[in-house]
Amino acid sequence: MASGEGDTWSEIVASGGLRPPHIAVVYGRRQVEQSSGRRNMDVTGSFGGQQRPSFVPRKRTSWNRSLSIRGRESIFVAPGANLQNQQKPCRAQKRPPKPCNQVKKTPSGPPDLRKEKTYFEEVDAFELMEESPSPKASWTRGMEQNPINHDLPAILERWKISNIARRVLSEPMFVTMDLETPIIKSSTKETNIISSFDKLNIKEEAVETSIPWSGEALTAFEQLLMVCRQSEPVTLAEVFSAYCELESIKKLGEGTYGEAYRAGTTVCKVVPFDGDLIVNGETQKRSEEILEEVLLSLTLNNLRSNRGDEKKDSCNGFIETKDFRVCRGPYDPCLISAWEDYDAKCGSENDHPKDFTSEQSYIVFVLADGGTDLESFALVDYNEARSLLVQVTASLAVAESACEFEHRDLHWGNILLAQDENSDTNHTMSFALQGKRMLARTFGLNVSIIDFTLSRMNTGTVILFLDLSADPALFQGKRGDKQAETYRRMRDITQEHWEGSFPKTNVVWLIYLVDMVLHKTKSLALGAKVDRELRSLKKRLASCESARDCLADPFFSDILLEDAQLFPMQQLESDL
Ligand SMILES: Nc1ncnc2c1ncn2[C@@H]1O[C@H](COP(=O)(O)OP(=O)(O)OP(=O)(O)O)[C@@H](O)[C@H]1O
Repeated sequence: MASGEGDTWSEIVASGGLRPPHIAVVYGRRQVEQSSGRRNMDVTGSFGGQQRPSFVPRKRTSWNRSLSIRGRESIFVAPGANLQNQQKPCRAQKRPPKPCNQVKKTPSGPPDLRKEKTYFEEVDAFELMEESPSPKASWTRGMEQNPINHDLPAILERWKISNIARRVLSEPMFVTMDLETPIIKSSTKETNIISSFDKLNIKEEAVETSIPWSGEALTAFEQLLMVCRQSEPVTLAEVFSAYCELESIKKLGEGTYGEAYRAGTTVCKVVPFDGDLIVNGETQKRSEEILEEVLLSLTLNNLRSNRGDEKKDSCNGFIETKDFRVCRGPYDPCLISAWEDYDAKCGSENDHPKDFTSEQSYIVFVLADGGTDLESFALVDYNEARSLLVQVTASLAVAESACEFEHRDLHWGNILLAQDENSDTNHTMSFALQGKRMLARTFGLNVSIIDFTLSRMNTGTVILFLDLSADPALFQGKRGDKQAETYRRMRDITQEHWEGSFPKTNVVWLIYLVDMVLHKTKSLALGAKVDRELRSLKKRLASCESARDCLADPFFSDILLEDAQLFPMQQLESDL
């Protein structure tokens, strides 16, 4: 740990980062699957010449490959709950009273059935699609030019209805439906589910009849197909051939779960799921987990905007997910060849993909190409360092404001950088924060945040989060290691109530990022003044409560401008 860092942390604690537990929403906790036990923790990796821990499976040495926590959780959001200030449910909370098996009508008249209607229409449409699947030939090259518009509210509603229906169906004896009060599902297990029901707008008939209603609980796999507008899985070759000649595919990088390939101008991340084969020392993700990652990506996609958009909160700092496809079959020979080329050049830490059978399912995330990760990227001057810091801070601030987003794993492998090739542009990043349009100077550097595996967000319908306490090794990294210390700081801030909203977790990753910038610019010999500026920024950030607070720091004042100040853009160009 750098000298003075302990003091900084004391300041964070003193500034109120540690908040007492308190109940704000009703919630459902799903029991987290215990770690498979297959992971053999190696705590002897090295970092910047120092020893640093790694919590990754046996053969892993990179922090980029860190986590294998299983069992993403979710909380259904109660209508009217104030989630902005939501904190922790009290663990010692008493189990709710046993519900009576009755359904009441709301006194305020019949429920609004519009969402329900949309839901059933979509299911009908899906069934129709199954009966007459679209011809495969209709899916052709050129997809990259036309990112798909997904109907996020409908997808979330469908997911919520199916999820609740599945839970209800699994233990119907313990369920009460009451349109005035939350559904209370109580069982002898620790998986008490308490969810609000009035947002579901159950059909009038259902109000009068007893539950469970049957047949409407779509599986996560079926929902994935629906999100992808597919009636059945396709082959990997069919997906890739929409973006490039198969022979031109190049592998770009790898994670514990995914292999990233360049396909034309896009990056396709292939993640096997639902299979029994152990991959890279891990059990494969289940379709439920994949679906929730898809929901996270879509919610962040929704923040994207073009100039002229009227969104209250918008930014383009999170990697764009252009599409998702569900695939099935053995790994394609062209992908195997790209995988082997990468292995020969870079040495893969992953298992050779030859063992996947014809029954193996995959999800392909079709992503924009974000460039090179910060770990491997050489910052050339102080302006690039400032550009990196302002873009990450602004993106986190916007997502915090829009959906209580916390990244929770923003190490330097999860920040991608690309040089803006277009010399005609103004080299600015436009964003809107709580209705205020702003521009940040980028100095030609485009930053994209990736990997939302550990992220927490409130979509308005559901809170998505991972219970990081399920992986104690995450917090057992070497003392003084910046990344390991940051996980522990998050644990102190959240007091292990990972479902709660703690925007301060974004602050500690920003402090980590300043440390990384200090580390990376050391060799540039930028001078004592720059070093002092960065160190005092770090100190000031310690007293911030959110990324939004951080963005108000004077460090950013001369690279941040209110949009109105800058029009016409020619003015900005002359300033630059
Ligand atoms: N959009 C992208 N543009 C460029 N490179 C990318 C992109 N997405 C992923 N990569 C590359 O692929 C690697 C693996 O991606 P990612 O970290 O998302 O995989 P993962 O399996 O989810 O990782 P983890 O092991 O952290 O779970 C990244 O480190 C990066 O090098």
